[in-house]
Amino acid sequence: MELKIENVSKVFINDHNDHTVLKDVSFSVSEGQFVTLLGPSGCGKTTLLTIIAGFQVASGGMILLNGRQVAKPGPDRGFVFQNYALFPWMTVKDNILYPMKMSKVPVKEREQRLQELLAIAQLEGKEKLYPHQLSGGMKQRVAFIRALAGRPEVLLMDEPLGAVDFQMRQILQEELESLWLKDKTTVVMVTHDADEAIYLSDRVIVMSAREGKILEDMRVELPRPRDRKDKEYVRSKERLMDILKVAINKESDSAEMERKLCLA
Ligand SMILES: Nc1ncnc2c1ncn2[C@@H]1O[C@H](COP(=O)(O)OP(=O)(O)OP(=O)(O)O)[C@@H](O)[C@H]1O
Repeated sequence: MELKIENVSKVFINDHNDHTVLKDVSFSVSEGQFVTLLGPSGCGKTTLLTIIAGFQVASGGMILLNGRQVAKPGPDRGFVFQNYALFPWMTVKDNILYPMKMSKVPVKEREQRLQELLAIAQLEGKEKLYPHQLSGGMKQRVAFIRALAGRPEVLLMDEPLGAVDFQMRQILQEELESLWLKDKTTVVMVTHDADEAIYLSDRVIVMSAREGKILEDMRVELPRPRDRKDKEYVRSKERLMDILKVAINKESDSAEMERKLCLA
C-alpha cells in the first residue's frame, strides 16, 4: 500500500472571492503507518481528508493510492466520522455487515469477518444491540471495526474522539491503539489534540492556518503502548506544542485557536 498526496490544492469560492484552503500539499504514507494531521482550526485538515476519501475533488494536484488516481469514494478507503455515523436503525451486526454487503463480500465470508471483528473489539454478545443502547466507547469501537470490515487499504478518521470528554478520550485513545495494533491498517487521522497525536501516531503532519501548507512532518518513534509519563513522551509532546505555538503566533494569536488546539 502506498498513498501519495501530490501537490494538492483546494480553492473554495465564497461570495465571489477565492479562498485557498490547501496549496501544494504533498506527502506520502507507507504501509501500516499511523499518520495524524494536526493544525489550527480551519487550516484544511478535514478538507484534505475528504479529498483523500474522494468525497470532494481537489482543485489541483492528485491523490494516488497504489499508483491509481483517486476520483471518488471506494472500498479501498474506510472512513470514521467524528460522531461515529452509525446507522441508528440497524443493530451492531447489521452496521458492521453493511460495508461488506456493499462491496459484495460472499455471505459466508461476511459472517466469518463479522466474528473476527467483534472479537478484535471485544463486542461479542453485543451484535443485537442498537447504537442508542451502546456506551460512547462501544460506539467508537463499532465505528472503527465497521470501517475495517471491507478490508480497506487505508483508514481515514476525522476527529474520531472529538465528541468525548477529556478523561474518556484518554481511555478511548488506549482502546483505539490496541485495536489498531491488532490490525495495523494504515491510518490517516485528523485531530486538534497534540497529546492524542503523540499518543497514537508514527508521524504527525502539522499544517499551517493559512493556505494549509505543511509546517512540519514529525516522526514519533516511541515504543508502544506509550507511557504519557515517560520522559521521551513528554519531550516529544513539548516539541510538538512548540511547533504549534509557532504556527499559531505566525497566523493568529487568538485565544480561541489555542483552546481548540488543546494547548492548555
Ligand atoms: N464546502 C465548503 N465551501 C466553502 N468553504 C469551505 C467548505 N468546506 C470548508 N470550507 C472552508 O475551508 C476551511 C477549512 O475547513 P476544514 O473543515 O477543512 O478545516 P479544519 O482544519 O478541519 O477545521 P476544524 O479543525 O475546525 O475542523 C474553512 O475556512 C472552511 O470554512
